Amino acid sequence: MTLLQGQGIGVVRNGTTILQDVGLRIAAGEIVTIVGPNGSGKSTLLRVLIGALQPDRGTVTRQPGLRLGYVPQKLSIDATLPLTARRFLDLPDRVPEAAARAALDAAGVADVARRQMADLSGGQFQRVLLARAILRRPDLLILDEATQGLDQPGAARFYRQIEAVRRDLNCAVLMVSHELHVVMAASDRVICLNGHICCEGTPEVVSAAPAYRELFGTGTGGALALYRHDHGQGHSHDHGHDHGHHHQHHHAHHAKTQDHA
Ligand SMILES: Nc1ncnc2c1ncn2[C@@H]1O[C@H](COP(=O)(O)OP(=O)(O)OP(=O)(O)O)[C@@H](O)[C@H]1O
Repeated sequence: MTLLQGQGIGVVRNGTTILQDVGLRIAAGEIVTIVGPNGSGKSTLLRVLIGALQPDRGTVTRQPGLRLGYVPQKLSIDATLPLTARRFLDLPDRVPEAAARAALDAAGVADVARRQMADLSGGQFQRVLLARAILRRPDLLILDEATQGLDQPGAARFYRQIEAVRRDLNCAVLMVSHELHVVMAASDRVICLNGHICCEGTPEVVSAAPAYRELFGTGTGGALALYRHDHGQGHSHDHGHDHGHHHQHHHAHHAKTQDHA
């Protein structure tokens, strides 16, 4: 089932082409990551997909009634403003206590409800933003560089939380990142963007693709393997293909895991 589809998306600003003929489809339950160098149009594409920006060309189709949850890149809150994490969840609309507690719990920050937003660590803060997105019970959770400012282990933990949220809510996830090695391993499918789509597929396929290597070099392969190793501990499978959906991009990955089995 397709939740969201973009076709032939083009964006031009001040005579410069920012996005050209970008097409993508997000199916229910999958985790898709958009990677690309700085200025490659990742944020612009997300803004087009959530409907915040009208593209110059192309169309975006959302499933009727689709619920979107959005976690921004960052959000600044005045350090002098007294605002607890719990009260932050009440913005803009008050939410029932049980729902707030469940959302904080699902985001992995059950213990910060009474803490001031300004005092939270970067990782805790992003998880509160995640809790706020979860409150809407999204079909599709969209994250724009949500781990900016976190160190690599912090980012890896955050992405694992995202995988847990995906399992809990049974939602699809679309995220943007340039932390390739960390995020790619958590994804079912990776789209490599540089104004246009350079390549796409499973993390293994993309990290081996010449277009990807040209953009990012070959150094990330080892880090991907490292993360996978670490990530696999305590799990009997790689990264949760247990949500019962399959599509063509999975073939290469399945072939690979079967080789190991
Ligand atoms: N409103 C605008 N007017 C002119 N140029 C713009 C506008 N919005 C974005 N751009 C340019 O478009 C390009 C893509 O920007 P975008 O923020 O989408 O990239 P990104 O891949 O998200 O980058 P980063 O990884 O640095 O966040 C950049 O060169 C940016 O300067």
